[in-house]
Amino acid sequence: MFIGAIADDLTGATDLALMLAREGLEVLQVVGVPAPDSDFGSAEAVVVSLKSRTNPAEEAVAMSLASAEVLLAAGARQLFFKYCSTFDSTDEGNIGPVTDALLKRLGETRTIACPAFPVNKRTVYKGHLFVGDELLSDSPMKDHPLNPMRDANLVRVLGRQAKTPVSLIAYETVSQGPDVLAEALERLKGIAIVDAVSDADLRTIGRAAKGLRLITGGSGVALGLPANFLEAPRAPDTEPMAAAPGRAVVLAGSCSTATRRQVAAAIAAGMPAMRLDAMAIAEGRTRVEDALAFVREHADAIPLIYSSAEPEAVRAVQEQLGRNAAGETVEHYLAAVTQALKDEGFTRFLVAGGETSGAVVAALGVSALRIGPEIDPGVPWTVSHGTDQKLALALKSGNFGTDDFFIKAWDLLK
Ligand SMILES: Nc1ncnc2c1ncn2[C@@H]1O[C@H](COP(=O)(O)OP(=O)(O)OP(=O)(O)O)[C@@H](O)[C@H]1O
Ligand SMILES: O=C(O)[C@@H](O)C(=O)CO
Repeated sequence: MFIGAIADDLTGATDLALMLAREGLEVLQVVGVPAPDSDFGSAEAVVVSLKSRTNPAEEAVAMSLASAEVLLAAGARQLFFKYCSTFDSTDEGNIGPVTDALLKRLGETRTIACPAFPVNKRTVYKGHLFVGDELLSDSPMKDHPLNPMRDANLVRVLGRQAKTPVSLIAYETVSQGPDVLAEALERLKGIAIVDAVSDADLRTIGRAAKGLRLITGGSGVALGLPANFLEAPRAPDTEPMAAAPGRAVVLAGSCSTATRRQVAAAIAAGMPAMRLDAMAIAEGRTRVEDALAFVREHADAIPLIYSSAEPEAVRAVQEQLGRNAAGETVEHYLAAVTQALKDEGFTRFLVAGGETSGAVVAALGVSALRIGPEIDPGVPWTVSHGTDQKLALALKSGNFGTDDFFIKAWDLLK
């Protein structure tokens, strides 16, 4: 195995798995910490999907270290710790502690931290993370339901989380190419936030990072890694994916601006939609049977079930229930609906939101995923393993995808 990756959420893992597959590697995405004696077959990259992003740091460290052990035992030559391209975490967050722990496990003193993903408008310049034209701290991420991001200076943000010293390798160095950057990495002590504003920068970083045992970042920084292991470039499979017959559904638990736009576009296009009210779920006024009745009522269509709401509405619910309990209420409900839909014969699930996808995939009992065609950057169709029937799953990161995502995704299934 060339690359063994640990991702802190499910959609992030799928995003990374797609990136590695597009660059030619045979990739297997596994769900949860793999068993110690796992056989990954012929996979050249294995991406472990955890649900650790919002867990207390010590839990995230334990899960990440356990995953690293299995990946290293299976021969991983490089470890990759994948977190969100918007650096989702709190000051008590996981990115620093997990990076510290993986460095210690590997006996290494240096790594990079680069969440840049330019195709999805995440760039890092002078150590500051931009989302589109805005600093992270001015972007809608300042209102994220679980980890509001209020500081765009990643040296500072990671510095508050990690014991390992954090410094910056700025654009002036990256722009001089892989050899100059590799020299800077040789001199590095600790973790370097590395600037990147284009795919060319990410390929430079990929080449320069060839000798690092640990890479950390978004999926973008994986762009240049497969080439370090392959003798010649390989073309990815772009054919539509065969999917089991059965009904399809869209489940949206993300409250990101992109998902809210996708919900609005789907409704405007005539998709039957059921809006969930988190308080009504918490108080037992909305039950799983209501969702079942709704999908049965729209037997000829692809129904949308969504809890996506504006920041003010989310805040109001959180004030009553607490931030995590509000999230869990919706996640548990969508997980229960998913189980019921599977029993009802649904085989195609499009899910919006990383935490939401984690809950849905757990409810379906999926143990691994094979990557299929790309719907939009960072979001492929996948096929489930471990389920009695193969299911088609599209697990969309909250902020990814064009406005018509919920409508167009189905064209890639046959
Ligand atoms: N109406 C709501 N009120 C309060 N919390 C909600 C509501 N709808 C969803 N949530 C919770 O908000 C969280 C959204 O996180 P999720 O990871 O699914 O989406 P995201 O953060 O936009 O996506 P990603 O992690 O892929 O960027 C979940 O815990 C979800 O249950
Ligand atoms: O990096 C991203 O933005 C995504 O893969 C993700 O992690 C969203 O949860």
